[in-house]
Amino acid sequence: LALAATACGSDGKSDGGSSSGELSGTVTWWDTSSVGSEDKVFKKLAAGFEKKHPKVKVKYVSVPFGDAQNKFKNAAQAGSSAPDVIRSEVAWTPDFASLGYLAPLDGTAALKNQDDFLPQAVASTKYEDKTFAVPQVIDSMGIFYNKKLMEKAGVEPPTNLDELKSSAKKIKDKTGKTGLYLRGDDPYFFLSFLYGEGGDLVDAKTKTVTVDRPEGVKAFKAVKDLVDDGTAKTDASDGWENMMQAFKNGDVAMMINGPWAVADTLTGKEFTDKDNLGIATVPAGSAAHGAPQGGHNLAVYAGSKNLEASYAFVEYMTSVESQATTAGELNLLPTRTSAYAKKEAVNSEIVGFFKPVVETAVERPWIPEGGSLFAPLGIEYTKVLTGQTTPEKAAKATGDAYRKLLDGWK
Ligand SMILES: C[C@H]1O[C@H](O[C@H]2[C@H](O)[C@@H](O)[C@@H](O[C@H]3[C@H](O)[C@@H](O)[C@@H](O[C@H]4[C@H](O)[C@@H](O)[C@@H](O)O[C@@H]4CO)O[C@@H]3CO)O[C@@H]2CO)[C@H](O)[C@H](O)[C@@H]1N[C@H]1C[C@@H](CO)[C@H](O)[C@@H](O)[C@@H]1O
Repeated sequence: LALAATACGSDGKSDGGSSSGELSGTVTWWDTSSVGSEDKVFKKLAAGFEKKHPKVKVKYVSVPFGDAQNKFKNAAQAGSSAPDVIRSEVAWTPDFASLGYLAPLDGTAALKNQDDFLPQAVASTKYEDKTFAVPQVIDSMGIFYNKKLMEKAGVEPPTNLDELKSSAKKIKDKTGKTGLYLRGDDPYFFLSFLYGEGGDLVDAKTKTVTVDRPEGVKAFKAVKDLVDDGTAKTDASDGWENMMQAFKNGDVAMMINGPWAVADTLTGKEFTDKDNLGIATVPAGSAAHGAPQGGHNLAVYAGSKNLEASYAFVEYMTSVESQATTAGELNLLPTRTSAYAKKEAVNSEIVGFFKPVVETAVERPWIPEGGSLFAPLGIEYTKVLTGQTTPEKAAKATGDAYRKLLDGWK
């Protein structure tokens, strides 16, 4: 009887050993983390795995977030050049799983101490009662602000849209800068306004499209207003770069963003003193107050030729220690409850701020089509902000597109 070679170290982490002994071979890993800030830390963690398993080589491949979903689907469909492990965004995971492209992980070395994961983070890893990924980071959104600029204008972080408008006017008067950068080429940045009017994209429980209800129209009106009255500046393309430059250079006093933006933000000239960065909850709308839930899981390709080493790699990269490292070095939110007690997380003010925000973030429907809701929404959202369509038409066009996407939904 070959005794399992898996030994648990003091931290409860398995050494990834398998009953046949040493792991070996190559694990190709597609990482979508931001280049120049996040990727350095993730590469370092992967090197730690190689140290622990000298016969395993991790082939790190950086794939841009905007390309990875289709790139993986094409490779998996072709049955060639798909990676062993992919950083699968929360909405991609049910999509990939429904296509049979992910290895089920229940009972494998990839899944350790499952009940240590936040339930909200686990939700996107389940498909038809099986587990197809392990949560790596969870995130939501807040309002990032430049404390110096706000103090100069004599304003506090806005808690609602009226305060956002009035503070933007004071910021303009006192500093000449624009109050808010509102990203216009990514509809994820619209969701907190939609939730703020009491709306949502769909109601998955009743299989009803809800984006074209009056709340949706009001939300489109609210964001259009912010741009039309000069409270916010926006762009129809290159939104990420323009938003980050504007905020890092102090051209705008605020931006709505998430923890994944912190590492890059702190490289900005306005934030060499990192205490100049403040973060507050997103402004409430006329009816409610809510921010979206996002994040990333690690998943194993069903066709991997090195499942054992891939399982061990996923477990290592989502372990308490790895999550404490990314919390400490990148201010990213752990998905393991126990990681929040580690000193690296406790010492991160930003992790401390976002934890309750994530716990109250608006749940999204983790259905295979969930991610596809963003493309049609993005087209209409950008058109509203650039005056190419009306809020009413945008809401209707988005709802119609959803009913084509979601078979049989009302
Ligand atoms: C349009 C897309 O809609 C959805 O995406 C939603 C997403 O579901 C939302 O959750 C939200 O994602 C948050 C995210 O949670 C948050 O963590 C952060 O991510 C950071 C990382 O943290 C940082 O490390 C680094 O990676 O950088 C990341 C990005 O900064 O910010 C994200 C929001 O930016 O918002 C997304 C919408 O953007 C679909 O899922 C598709 O992605 C779809 N694109 C496809 C569409 C295909 C057909 O058109 C086209 O052919 C294909 O090629 C395109 O891929």
